[in-house]
Amino acid sequence: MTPAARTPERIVLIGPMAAGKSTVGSRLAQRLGLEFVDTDHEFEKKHGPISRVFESLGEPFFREAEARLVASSLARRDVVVSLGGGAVLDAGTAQLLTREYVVYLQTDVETVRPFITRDRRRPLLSENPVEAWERVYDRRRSTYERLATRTIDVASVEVRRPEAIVGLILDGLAEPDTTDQHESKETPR
Ligand SMILES: Nc1ncnc2c1ncn2[C@@H]1O[C@H](COP(=O)(O)OP(=O)(O)O)[C@@H](O)[C@H]1O
Ligand SMILES: O=C(O)C1=C[C@@H](OP(=O)(O)O)[C@@H](O)[C@H](O)C1
Ligand SMILES: [Mg+2]
Repeated sequence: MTPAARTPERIVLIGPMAAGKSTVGSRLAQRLGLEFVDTDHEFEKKHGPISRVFESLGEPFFREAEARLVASSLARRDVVVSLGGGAVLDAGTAQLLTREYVVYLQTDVETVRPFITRDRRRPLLSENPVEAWERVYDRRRSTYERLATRTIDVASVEVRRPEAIVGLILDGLAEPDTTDQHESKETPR
């Protein structure tokens, strides 16, 4: 399938841990016939499991590599890019995202609870995962809101299935950009 007429060059998914960025991004790319890049997967291909790298080299190493992977992903075209939840904290990444079509998957703790308890893959949730998730999300929420072109409430019962979320993203692409918070952003071609 060729990309839809109104598909932006890139669609970038942001949001807190376990919101569904990787799952939804992959399916969205399939539906649109675009490539899919998940910056965490790219990191793990090069460096191994994120949790192990946090232990051995520390979070700063991960963040620097992550920022470089985001920049190289955003240099590509016809791609859906799912970021890790903390990628938006990097100033350079945030700056790059002001020019992108950014979909924020907004959620709440009850929706993600089943996916974050006993989570061995996310080092920031290794202790008291539910409290840690809430604390981290509280700190980042305003950044997600500021960078979002579109916001999708994935906690709403009507849209919990990944396919339904993909459908809402596709609906958003078809709509005029009157709800955009960033007039300077690229409009879908
Ligand atoms: N809409 C959804 N409905 C059901 N399960 C979901 C949904 N979105 C994500 N999941 C599940 O939640 C977990 C985290 O999803 P993931 O895509 O890795 O989130 P993120 O990339 O935002 O951290 C996975 O086990 C995934 O299968
Ligand atoms: O929010 C964060 O700081 C992180 C989120 C993770 O990605 P997901 O949001 O895909 O879980 C991963 O990048 C790493 O564990 C750190
Ligand atoms: Mg992910």
